[in-house]
Amino acid sequence: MKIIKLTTYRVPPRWMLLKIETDEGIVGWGEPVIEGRARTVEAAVHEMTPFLIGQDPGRINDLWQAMYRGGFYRGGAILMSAIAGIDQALWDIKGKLLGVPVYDLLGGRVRDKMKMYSWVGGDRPSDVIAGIRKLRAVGIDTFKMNGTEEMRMLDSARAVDQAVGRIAEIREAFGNEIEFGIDFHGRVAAPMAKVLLRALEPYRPLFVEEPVLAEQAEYYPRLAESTSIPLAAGERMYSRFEFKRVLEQGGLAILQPDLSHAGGITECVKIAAMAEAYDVAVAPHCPLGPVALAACLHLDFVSHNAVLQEQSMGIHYNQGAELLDYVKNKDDFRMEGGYIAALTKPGLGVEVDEERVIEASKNAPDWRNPLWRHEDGSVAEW
Ligand SMILES: O=C(O)[C@H](O)[C@@H](O)[C@@H](O)[C@H](O)CO
Ligand SMILES: [Mg+2]
Repeated sequence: MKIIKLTTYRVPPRWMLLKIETDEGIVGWGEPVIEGRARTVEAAVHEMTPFLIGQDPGRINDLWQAMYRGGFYRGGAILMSAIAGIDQALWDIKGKLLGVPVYDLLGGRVRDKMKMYSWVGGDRPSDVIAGIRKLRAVGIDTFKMNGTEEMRMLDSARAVDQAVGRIAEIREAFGNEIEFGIDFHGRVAAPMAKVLLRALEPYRPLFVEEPVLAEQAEYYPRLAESTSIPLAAGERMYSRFEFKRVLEQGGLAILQPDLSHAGGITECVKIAAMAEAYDVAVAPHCPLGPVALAACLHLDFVSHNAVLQEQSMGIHYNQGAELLDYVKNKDDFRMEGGYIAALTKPGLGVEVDEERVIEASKNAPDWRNPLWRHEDGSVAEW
């Protein structure tokens, strides 16, 4: 079998889908994208295309190594997202060829269903209580929200009280009937991270995510010493070689690799295995589309230390398209009682509605994250 064509489709809300065609008619789908840099990742995918045309799609490991090591300059958000989407599509092809779901190619399922969570509140945490109430009505009991609005490097007791007050209200309203993670989203600088973590202790969040920016990873062990709250990060780390450092230094209780940013299934399964050796959990990051979620689920179903799966149903980013809008087999994404079932069809298990994708790609937005500024006019982390 040989790869004969790669086609990329940028589509609303901010995703990109990749179709890889073979000379035997089997087609694989991937989701190579970095939110806000879709065109850059698209260029990276097309730069890799001349190498991929004519290759055997079944040699996933070799193609991965060649795409990664074949470039003198390697790693990083763009290149690893391009490799990620190509890798996902190659696993999709192999599973379809052999007639089995990807998790069966990786040794079979370790669980029957996967715990998932939903976002509540928007860019600035708002109406969180109402959002939780609405989702609890459909059986969701685990949530995530942004922890703060703009947070200055050294901020006020008032700003801390506002952030903590929102969390106190949640515990007040729901007690321990629900669980929630708090995403600091990299908005909190090191001087404020310890202050906020300490103030949040009494409300026992399930985890705090990106307590500081990924480029401040050396703070993870120090912050972990100051709190009992499990710390999580990973959406802005892109390979085993980045994750090994945070595992070595300690501090993170949960790794959150993104299957569309960190080299795909091939790389993230290795990251999950590394984490298990350190008794660190994995909770794949996935604010993206259905192919990215499917790739996450195949990792979840073969990883003992997979604990939670993010999915983007109802997320504040999904303006213009919802999680399953481009999928024919919507019923295969069975979410019930806060769990999501395995996708059992061959390959990734996603039947992409290509007609719908082509139509939507005709007016794909160039989504960008907002540029925030503090009151004094300086740039604020979004
Ligand atoms: O946890 C999450 O989902 C992420 O922090 C998410 O908010 C960002 O990755 C966003 O997609 C970037 O554009
Ligand atoms: Mg996050």
